[in-house]
Amino acid sequence: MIPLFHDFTDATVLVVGGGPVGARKARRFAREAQVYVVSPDFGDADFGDAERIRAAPDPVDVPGWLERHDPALVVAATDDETVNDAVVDAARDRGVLVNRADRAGSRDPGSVVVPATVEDPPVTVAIGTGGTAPALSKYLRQELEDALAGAGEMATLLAELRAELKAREVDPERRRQVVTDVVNTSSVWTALRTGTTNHRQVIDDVLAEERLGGESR
Ligand SMILES: C[C@@]1(CC(=O)O)c2cc3[nH]c(cc4nc(cc5[nH]c(cc(n2)[C@H]1CCC(=O)O)[C@@](C)(CC(=O)O)[C@@H]5CCC(=O)O)C(CC(=O)O)=C4CCC(=O)O)c(CCC(=O)O)c3CC(=O)O
Ligand SMILES: NC(=O)C1=CN([C@@H]2O[C@H](COP(=O)(O)OP(=O)(O)OC[C@H]3O[C@@H](n4cnc5c(N)ncnc54)[C@H](O)[C@@H]3O)[C@@H](O)[C@H]2O)C=CC1
Repeated sequence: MIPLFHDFTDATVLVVGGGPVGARKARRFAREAQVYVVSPDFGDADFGDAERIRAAPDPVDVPGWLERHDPALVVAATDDETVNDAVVDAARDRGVLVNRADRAGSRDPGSVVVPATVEDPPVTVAIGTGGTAPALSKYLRQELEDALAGAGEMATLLAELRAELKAREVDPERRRQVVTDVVNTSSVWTALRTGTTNHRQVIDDVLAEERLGGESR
């Protein structure tokens, strides 16, 4: 499987099945997409900003649901294999992405798997086991959570530093060296993690060292 980061802004995601798994996927996608969850019951799970639609489509009804909602991705999360099969078939017919929650190991070609993720925005680390061992994905996610501390601030720092070096017409080779040196400096990581400095201060220090201080912002 090839990992990709997909922007779901303004996209629709249809989740079929409103149990705990459907709810988890709905919450995840509703952070970015317009999410509809179709299910005869919803329990007391948290569906985030997803919209719930009370219905229990039979397999033959499934293509109509995709037709009406025109999703970019559909999640098959019912406990009825025939319905999940129909969701996969309908998604394939329409050429839309499909995530099947009730199957690991034997994936359908073209399917997508939802990874475990560690986030420190704008940084995201996604962990997958090729669909084979989700409990391991969850374990590794927990292990990696501390390792990522400060990465979000570092990303902001490097992006701004790169833009400022460009604006000052520093040649690409030097620019690359400066950015690479900063990301490899452990004292910068420690300072960002402990909050003793912020990304702006580091940029100003680097520009001063490069004798590039002054206002070009
Ligand atoms: C293929 C996949 C399809 C998909 O859903 O995309 C899939 C399928 C299945 N999961 C099952 C079980 C569990 N899943 C979890 C947890 C997560 N499962 C997630 C993803 C995926 N699960 C995809 C593969 C990802 C990969 O490549 O590793 C995570 C990472 C993301 C998310 O779902 O948001 C999320 C962790 C989020 C986090 O915490 O960070 C736990 C742990 C727990 O609940 O504590 C258990 C119980 C322990 C166990 O059984 O392993 C079962 C068996 C059901 C049964 O009992 O029959 C199936 C179906 C089957 O195996 O047939
Ligand atoms: N991907 C994952 O992380 C995991 C996947 N699973 C698998 O995913 C499936 C769903 O898991 P849970 O949410 O725990 O199951 P669940 O049984 O609690 O929920 C299934 C939901 O689907 C609904 N449903 C049934 N027929 C439907 C239809 N025709 N149309 C729409 N909704 C319908 C049910 O009313 C129920 O709300 C399970 O069958 C299991 O195999 C289970 C645990 C974790």
